[in-house]
Amino acid sequence: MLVMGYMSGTSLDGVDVALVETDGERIEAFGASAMMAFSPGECAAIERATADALAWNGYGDTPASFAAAAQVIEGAHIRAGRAVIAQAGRAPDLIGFHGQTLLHRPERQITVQIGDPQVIADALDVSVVAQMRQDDLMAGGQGAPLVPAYHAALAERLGLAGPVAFLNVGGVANLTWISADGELIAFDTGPGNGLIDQVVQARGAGRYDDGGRFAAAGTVDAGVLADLLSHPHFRGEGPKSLDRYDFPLEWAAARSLEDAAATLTAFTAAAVALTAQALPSPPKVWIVCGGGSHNPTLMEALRDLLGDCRTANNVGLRGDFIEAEAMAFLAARSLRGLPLTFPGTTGTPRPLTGGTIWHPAKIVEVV
Ligand SMILES: Nc1ncnc2c1ncn2[C@@H]1O[C@H](COP(=O)(O)OP(=O)(O)OP(=O)(O)O)[C@@H](O)[C@H]1O
Ligand SMILES: CC(=O)N[C@H]1[C@@H]2OC[C@@H](O2)[C@@H](O)[C@@H]1O[C@H](C)C(=O)O
Repeated sequence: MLVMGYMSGTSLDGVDVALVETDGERIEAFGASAMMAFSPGECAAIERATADALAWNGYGDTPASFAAAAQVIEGAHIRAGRAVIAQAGRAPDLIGFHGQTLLHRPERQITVQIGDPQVIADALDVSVVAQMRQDDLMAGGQGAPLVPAYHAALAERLGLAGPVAFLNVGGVANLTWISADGELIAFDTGPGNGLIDQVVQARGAGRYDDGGRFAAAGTVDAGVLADLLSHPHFRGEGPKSLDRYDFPLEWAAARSLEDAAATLTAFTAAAVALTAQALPSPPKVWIVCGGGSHNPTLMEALRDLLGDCRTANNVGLRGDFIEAEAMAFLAARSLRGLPLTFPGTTGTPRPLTGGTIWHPAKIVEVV
């Protein structure tokens, strides 16, 4: 069936939407895709809700700003969906909707994604599968990452012999390791672009380090890097899922933008290498996707530490749409009751299906 998947990530750049022809086990074909950027006003509404969510932290009444941000999210998704439906010339059979994460506190079984699936189902007249992290969280999993099941399907489609790793560098970075016989291990490695974006934005130097130019012109501060790598995330029982705000940035104020960007870029790569040591065997090849794959300085740092790293685009995938495609694939799996998460991916005690379905309201005409 034709499934439309949506993702709006932590970097708040906009909504990604992609069509996939899939039965939830195999990827039969890729369909149209689009990216709907948030306007500055929309972005500000989501940023306000994100800041309020951090202060709220899941205790007490939800902040008033959530409702306005949810409307922004719904509107942007509906616009993006209509654009792709127009491109494809037909509506999808199903939608997988992630929503905008405002807070993720798996240790307290709290994960908050805003955007009402019913509003999207009604506007596009298609059933929507959403809230795909909840069942995993309630069963004791981390509720993230969700994408590994899709990475495994991509590896199969590409005919890659394992072990192979997918590294998604979004706001946070997460990896999926796939063994030769299909075993899955996944975790958030540490920061992706989120910290770099924060520093660049704080200096009024744009939204991100375009082409990795600032980092390329800076010097890595080895002391700061060592401090960052001593964070509890890198110790103890192995990596967990992360929030982009989990690492300190106060030190950056006393550094040049270039040096701060160089240090944070090195941190992103070093965090991958460090956490990858916990894998049963090193991947033969790394497929790098997400916005970070457009940063050559980061790609070079990754190659230095990991070896064979290829961008998803270089192996014929749509690197910027993998998460959106994954939401489509997972929605199809949810519909069939197939597992979305596994002990090796989120720490759930057993393979677990998840997601809730919202059907479009039918308007009954009274004659
Ligand atoms: N040309 C580029 N040069 C450098 N960095 C880039 C470039 N294009 C995108 N990025 C980085 O990628 C980020 C967006 O990545 P992506 O869309 O994968 O994140 P996301 O999906 O919002 O995050 P997450 O996966 O954590 O939810 C930008 O904020 C920026 O840091
Ligand atoms: C709670 C949440 O929204 N987590 C995101 C975030 O962005 C990257 C990383 O942190 C990943 O764990 C996850 O998203 C992808 C889609 C996932 O669950 O696989």
